[in-house]
Amino acid sequence: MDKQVFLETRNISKKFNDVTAVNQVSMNIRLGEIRGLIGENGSGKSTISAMMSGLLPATGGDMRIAGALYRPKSTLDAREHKVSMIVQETGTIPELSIAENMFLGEEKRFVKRGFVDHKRMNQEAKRALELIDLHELDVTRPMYTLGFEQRKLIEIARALYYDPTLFIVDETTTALSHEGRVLIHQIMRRLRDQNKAVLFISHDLPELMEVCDVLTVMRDGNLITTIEKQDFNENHIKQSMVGRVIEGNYYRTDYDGSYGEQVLISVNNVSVSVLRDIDLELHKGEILGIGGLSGSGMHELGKLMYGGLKPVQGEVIVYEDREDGAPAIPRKLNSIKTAMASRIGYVSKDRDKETLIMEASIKDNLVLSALDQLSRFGLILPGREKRFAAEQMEELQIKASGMNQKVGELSGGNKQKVSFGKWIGNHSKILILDSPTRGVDVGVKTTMYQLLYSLKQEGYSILMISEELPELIGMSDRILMMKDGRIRKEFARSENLSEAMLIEHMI
Ligand SMILES: Nc1ncnc2c1ncn2[C@@H]1O[C@H](COP(=O)(O)OP(=O)(O)OP(=O)(O)O)[C@@H](O)[C@H]1O
Repeated sequence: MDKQVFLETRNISKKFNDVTAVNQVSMNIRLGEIRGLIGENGSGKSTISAMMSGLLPATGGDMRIAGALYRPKSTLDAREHKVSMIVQETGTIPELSIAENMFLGEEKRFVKRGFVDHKRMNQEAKRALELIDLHELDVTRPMYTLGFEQRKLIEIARALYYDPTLFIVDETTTALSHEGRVLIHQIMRRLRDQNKAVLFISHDLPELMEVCDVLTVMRDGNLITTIEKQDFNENHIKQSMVGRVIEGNYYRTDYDGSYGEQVLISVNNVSVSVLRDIDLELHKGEILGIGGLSGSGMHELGKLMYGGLKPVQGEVIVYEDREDGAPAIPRKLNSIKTAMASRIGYVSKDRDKETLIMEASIKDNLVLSALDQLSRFGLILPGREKRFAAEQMEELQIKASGMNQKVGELSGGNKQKVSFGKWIGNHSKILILDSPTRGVDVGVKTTMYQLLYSLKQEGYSILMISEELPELIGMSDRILMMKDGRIRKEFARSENLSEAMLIEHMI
């Protein structure tokens, strides 16, 4: 039996000045179906879902729900038409409580004699969280006290609370840990089984192929093809995405796993936040992979090694590598200032809040960490600045209207490239990279991996924190698996290393 169409787009388009982000796309989103949307960074996936969910108005074409014209003026309006979306990065206000965030713009539902009835609001928020099995969380806690993953879960609960008929998930799973992903897959399947519709945007092709019933591929704002589950074929889908044949393996191919003897950072018996008795050494020319579940302390370890957490017990020492061969100078690493002075670069998992300045241009974001290289006697040389930004944009294939475009206007994957390029280009000798390839499409991932490998060969030291086990296995000289704030197991680079072997020490 043919499935019923819920939302239909007819030649829908979106232009931002001269950029056509979405070009005359017609698609039917059907009930009882999980629809996947895939395409390279900047291909228009977020823009089309933003039009469906009332975040952006279309500049051409139209949309219909159950046959009637649908032109949502806001996300609230979309919600009233039973369309809800979870966006790539968290859209919450840090100072407000969980409950207040959950009902932002909807406070009138709780007004009693002219005042917001917070007690009732809190009860409803609690009920919403219980829908996704979050029973323990205190809904009066301010949002800033929550970690990235928890904030994401709150958004999921908020979207589901309104009982959407179309639930749109934009690149959320890359922000989630393994458990978070399992949870959201369950939610999507449950909705499909209740004859609702799901639109799922992701760069993880195996994940899309597993979860979705049908997959639509976009390229440069155009709809290229729509494929039903029985016809899924990984190579064919990749080719439709990029418009050319792409090679399978993008990790390094050697199993050497050797690195320099010189230690550049030494973490000695450190406890702080969730971290317990951490001992590790990062060597010159080493890619050290860190794996675990999101609550394992892996992200805190990244912060610690960038001076963002002050040890309560133990110490972190950074050894300044001297080009002239003289003995390295040890320094206690207990502030971001020391980290920067010691030429340590850090890509945070929380890119939009901790790494980038949304209102500033691509150029300014890229050059920020490289200012001393680009200046002379304290003066910034504009020519050098431009050349530097242009080089970074080309190397990482940053898709934008130019280097003066605001970072806030870029697609998610292109933002990630800027946050990566910012440190890679400034010759930081030590790179602390937390989930560096998050939300980046296959083509650019290959470039990033090649870049990391050549940096290693040039003697750079890289700490790569990742929730993607194939990436850890594919790129690291050594892997440390973390669980409950402690390092549980060390693996050397080997051809025989499997995901199952790592998982055993993370769960
Ligand atoms: N507010 C804006 N102003 C100008 N250009 C924009 C704006 N928002 C998006 N764009 C441009 O529209 C194009 C499509 O972006 P979109 O975010 O839809 O891509 P995407 O497929 O979701 O990419 P990603 O996989 O990186 O998330 C990009 O070239 C982007 O730079």
